[in-house]
Amino acid sequence: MRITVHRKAHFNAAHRLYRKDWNDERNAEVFGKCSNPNYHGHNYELIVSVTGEPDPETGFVMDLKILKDLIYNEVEEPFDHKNLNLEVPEFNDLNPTAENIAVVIWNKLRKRINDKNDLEVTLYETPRNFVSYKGN
Ligand SMILES: Nc1nc2c(c(=O)[nH]1)N=C([C@H](O)[C@H](O)COP(=O)(O)OP(=O)(O)OP(=O)(O)O)CN2
Ligand SMILES: [Zn+2]
Repeated sequence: MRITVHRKAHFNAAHRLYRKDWNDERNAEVFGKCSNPNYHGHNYELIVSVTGEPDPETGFVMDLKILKDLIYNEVEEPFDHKNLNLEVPEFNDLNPTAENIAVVIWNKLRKRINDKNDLEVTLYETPRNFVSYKGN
């Protein structure tokens, strides 16, 4: 029997959607107001979902306290109240779209979660815009 545990988290971050190899006009045409050269912020809501067989002794797929600490260390601490473009190295040369942020988070967490468990990340950039990623 496989079952999924979920943990919600939150971070607030600034970003600008743009390509360094395009001028401001082209960036504004493609990315609209999210290409504001002075940046803008979002209240990101994250859901991390881990699927696996519950351990017969503990009944846990994964201890949610461990998942909480992992999300804090890998996502909240490095991303919260940061400018993603300027302060988070993963986005030095990567456009911080919701898709790319979700993939970066998934890659960071995947390394720290037991291989026998599946991992899915759902990221809300706004209350109505959200993406999900579960690997290839
Ligand atoms: N595929 C993607 N499209 C867009 C992304 C993205 O990350 N991936 N990002 C943006 C903007 O950063 C942002 O999400 C849009 O903000 P906003 O228009 O304020 O958000 P809403 O559409 O939810 O606001 P409404 O109130 O519903 O207009 C754009 N596209
Ligand atoms: Zn934005």
